[in-house]
Amino acid sequence: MTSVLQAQALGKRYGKRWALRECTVDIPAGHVVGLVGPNGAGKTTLLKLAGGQLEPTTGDITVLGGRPGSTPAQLARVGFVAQDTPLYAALTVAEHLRLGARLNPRWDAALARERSGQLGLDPSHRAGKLSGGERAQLALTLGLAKRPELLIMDEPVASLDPLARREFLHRLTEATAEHKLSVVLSSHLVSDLEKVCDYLIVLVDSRVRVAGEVDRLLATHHRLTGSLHAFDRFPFDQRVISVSHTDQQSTVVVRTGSPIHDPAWTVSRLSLEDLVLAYMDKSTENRRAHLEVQR
Ligand SMILES: Nc1ncnc2c1ncn2[C@@H]1O[C@H](COP(=O)(O)OP(=O)(O)OP(=O)(O)O)[C@@H](O)[C@H]1O
Repeated sequence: MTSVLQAQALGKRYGKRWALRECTVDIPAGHVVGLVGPNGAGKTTLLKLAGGQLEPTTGDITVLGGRPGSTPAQLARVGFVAQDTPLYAALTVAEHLRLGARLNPRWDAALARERSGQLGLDPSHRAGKLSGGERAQLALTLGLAKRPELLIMDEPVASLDPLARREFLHRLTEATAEHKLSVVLSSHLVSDLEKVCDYLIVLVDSRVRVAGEVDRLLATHHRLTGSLHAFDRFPFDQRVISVSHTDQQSTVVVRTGSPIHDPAWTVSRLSLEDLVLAYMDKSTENRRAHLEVQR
């Protein structure tokens, strides 16, 4: 299976502070990848390293088998839609499409015209006068018409209302199926990612906490609910991701490939949002350590 993005012990440091650390991932081609994590986790840094806008401090990264941004041919294979959909406010929709055609050797003018027509974007409208949703759609159109093999988008739906988000994600799903391209997009809106992504990367504190196909991740993570008493006899062979307690009961999220048959615990499935939150829950670190000590 070919990889769209391979990182090996990848790191980026600004002064003394690591924005991304020891990042090792291997993303197979043909996926829509959701990159999630709290503010400042390193998502934009990873995407910029993949887009060739940043150089790594440590480690290696290859995108579609080449060094990001190293040659014009490599640049042409990767589309990058940066945060806040940067467009030229003074340029019209038509001028953006003409600029795209001039800058991109694989430019698909028919696709650009057709998509902007379907979206009802007036060619004479200046980008600065478009709504947030229209700007995001224009940026997506420019990204798709470049005909990349990989499209990278940094929080493309952040400024959109729920309806515009749904429309944007719908169009993105259509386009990825039609053009068979791989996509990596970051977002804080996990419920949105759940609709379009089939691969997930969770970054926390500049490190990858988990990465993999969504179906597989959901099949191997479980929520166990039991009494506080049951928690004292927790099955220690489980890989614990998060722990929380109320006065009455304990809830533990575990990762395991084996079935759990312990009458002391009720086992339930997780949503993608539950899974992401379990990995982001820093308060669990101490409790996990507590379990390790008891082991
Ligand atoms: N140019 C820079 N100079 C110094 N520090 C930086 C720079 N860019 C990013 N950082 C720091 O690196 C860390 C990771 O930033 P990054 O923008 O990658 O996070 P993020 O996960 O995309 O955050 P958000 O969800 O808020 O957009 C943060 O602590 C940030 O302050």
